Amino acid sequence: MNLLENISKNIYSLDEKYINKAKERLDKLIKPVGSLGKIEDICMQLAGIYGSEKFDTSKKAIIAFAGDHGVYEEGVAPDPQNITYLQFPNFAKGLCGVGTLSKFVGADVVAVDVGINCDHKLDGVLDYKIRKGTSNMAKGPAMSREEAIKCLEIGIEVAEDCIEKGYKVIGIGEMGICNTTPSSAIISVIGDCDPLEVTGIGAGLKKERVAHKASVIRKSIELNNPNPNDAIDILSKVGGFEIGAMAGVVLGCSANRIPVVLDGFISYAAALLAYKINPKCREYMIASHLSAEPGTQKSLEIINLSPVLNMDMRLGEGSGAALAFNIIEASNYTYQNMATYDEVDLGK
Ligand SMILES: Cc1cc2ncn([C@H]3O[C@H](COP(=O)(O)O)[C@@H](O)[C@H]3O)c2cc1C
Ligand SMILES: O=C(O)c1cccnc1
Repeated sequence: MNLLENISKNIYSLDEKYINKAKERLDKLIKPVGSLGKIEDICMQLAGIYGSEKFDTSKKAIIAFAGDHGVYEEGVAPDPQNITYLQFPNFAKGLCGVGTLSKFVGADVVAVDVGINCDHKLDGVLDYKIRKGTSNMAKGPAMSREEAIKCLEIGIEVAEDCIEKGYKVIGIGEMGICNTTPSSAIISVIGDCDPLEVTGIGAGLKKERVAHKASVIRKSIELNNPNPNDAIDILSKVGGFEIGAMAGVVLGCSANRIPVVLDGFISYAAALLAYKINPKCREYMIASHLSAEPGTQKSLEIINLSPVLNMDMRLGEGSGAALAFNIIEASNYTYQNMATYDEVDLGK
């Protein structure tokens, strides 16, 4: 059995006993029952994930993957492809969106190259390069089935390395010029809808080019005919290396009972792939924010997730996940430190 099969068959439901214990404590805190809303949901979820009444959420990391995309040559992205390799070193240096937000919330950024189109080693970036970008999915499969399994397994491996180092909360992020195109393709296949419904401007494509982007996705799906019930087939035909690796992190965290914080649109595509491989991994997911990209609602509805924040963000990188780390820690702190009715006299 390979690593992927082994991990995916070792994902179990959350511990009901500790979910109930957390609910009991939350209901005893000096507030109307349920009035802390999603703070309460997060605490119950964490209790069920860790199988414990007390947990430490202070050691956290964003694992971000970068890769390039052959479909870039179809004119579906507004920026030069070399921004992928120029920007990625800024992740760990704390200079870009996810870098600064992670610094601010006290999270580490683990930056991993799974397929950037460059020959040189990037500063502060782990080298797991599969190859220098996927093939153009508008002309054939983006990658082989073996490569799809490989990027999922890289995600699992990096997640398990982080978990071994003591990280208790992990978020996923990415960099890859043009990667909203394969993301929309994955969402369109799994959501069984026309690409136009789930295709947007990405990093700032001119509105009048969105129909062209959707038509490239439609053509790629028709040509490659991915099996909507086989996540590895979808990933190999219309996916991307960084998207597969992010899905691997979702599976790796779930099998190791660690919460995994989704970021924006590209992370939804990764989460959908992981969900297709084993639907139980949804119980380990926390959706950080509602991306402004169309296709967001559709993706989150399929997995049945309700995001913590709505900030009109559409950056990616892991920026929204980093921001939500603060909410997760605030939830845990409140749950552990708020007084109960037994401790404070409210005349009740
Ligand atoms: C400077 C810059 C920094 C970014 N950081 C994240 N993205 C985001 O935009 C890209 C996806 O959008 P599209 O599919 O339209 O290319 C990804 O790299 C994503 O992480 C960026 C994009 C740019 C230009
Ligand atoms: O929602 C996102 O994460 C996103 C949207 C557009 C481009 N890059 C990322």
